[in-house]
Amino acid sequence: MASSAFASSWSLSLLKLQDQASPATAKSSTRLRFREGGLGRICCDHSCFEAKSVGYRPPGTQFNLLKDVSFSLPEKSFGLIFGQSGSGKTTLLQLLAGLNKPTSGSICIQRYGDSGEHKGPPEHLSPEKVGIVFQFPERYFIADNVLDEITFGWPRQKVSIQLKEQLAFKLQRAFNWVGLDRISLDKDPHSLSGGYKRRLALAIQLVEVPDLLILDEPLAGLDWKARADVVKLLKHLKREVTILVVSHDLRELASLVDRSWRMEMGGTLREDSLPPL
Ligand SMILES: Nc1ncnc2c1ncn2[C@@H]1O[C@H](COP(=O)(O)OP(=O)(O)OP(=O)(O)O)[C@@H](O)[C@H]1O
Repeated sequence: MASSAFASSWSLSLLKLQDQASPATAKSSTRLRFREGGLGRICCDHSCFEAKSVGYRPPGTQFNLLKDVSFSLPEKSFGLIFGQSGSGKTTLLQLLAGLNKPTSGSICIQRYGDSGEHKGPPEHLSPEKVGIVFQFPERYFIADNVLDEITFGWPRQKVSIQLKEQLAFKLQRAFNWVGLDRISLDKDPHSLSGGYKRRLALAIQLVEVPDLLILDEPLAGLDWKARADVVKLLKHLKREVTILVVSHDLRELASLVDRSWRMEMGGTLREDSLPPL
C-alpha cells in the first residue's frame, strides 16, 4: 500500500493539473482522427474491435464452452451481450481480457480508412489495452483512501517529474470522465456511495485509456438511484471509449446500446436486438 508521503506527492501533482485537465482538453486524446478532404469534406479513420471464430475448451475437458464466436464493435460504441445464466458470457469476457487463451480464433483491432478499406493488418488486442470491471468491483478495494486505491501498482521509486505529471494528468482525466473530480482523495473508498464506488472502479481502468472497456453486470447490487447514475455515466463515457457489457439489465441499458448479441446455451453468439421490454 502506498505511504502517505507518496500519496501527498501525487496529490500535489494532481492539484497542479486540476485546472489543465478540463473535459475539453481530455477529449483531445480521442483516437478518432479527423482531417479535411479536398472540398472541405470531413474524412475520418476509425477502428473496430473484432473477434473472429473464437472457440474455447477448458484445459483437461472434452467439451467446447464457446463455439465459433464472431462479432465486431466499432470504436466508441456500446455493445451488449445478453443470454441465459451459464451460456458462457463471462467465459467470453475472460478471453477478451486475456485472462484465458482462446483454443481457436483471434481477437484483434482492425483500422479502417474513410472509404472503409483496411488500413494495415489487424493488430492483436493485447491484455494491456483492455480494461475490465468485474461484478461488484468494490469488494476488491484494498486501500484506505481513494488516491491509494487508484495509484496502487504505480511506480514508487525514482519517478521522474515528467512521468509523475503525465500519470497525474491521466488520473485527473479519468476522474473527470467518471465525475469523481470533486471528491476528496483522502476519503475511504468503502465509505463512498454505491454509485461512487462504481465510478472509482471505472476510473482505475481509465487511467490508461483502453482500446476496449469490458463491464460485467455494471448495475448489479445497486439501488435504483445509483443504477440511474451509472447509466448516465456510461452514456457520457461511450464518447471516449469502446464499451462492451454483459448484463441482464436490458431495460435500463437499452438506450445506450449500439449493437447487441444473444449468447445461446452451448456457447454460440448471434447478433440480436434486445427482447421486447
Ligand atoms: N474451466 C471450466 N471448466 C469447466 N466448466 C466451466 C469452466 N469455466 C466455466 N465453466 C462452465 O461454463 C458454463 C458457462 O459459464 P459462464 O460463467 O461463462 O456463464 P454466464 O453466461 O456468464 O453465466 P451467468 O450469467 O450466470 O454469469 C457454466 O456452466 C460454467 O460452470
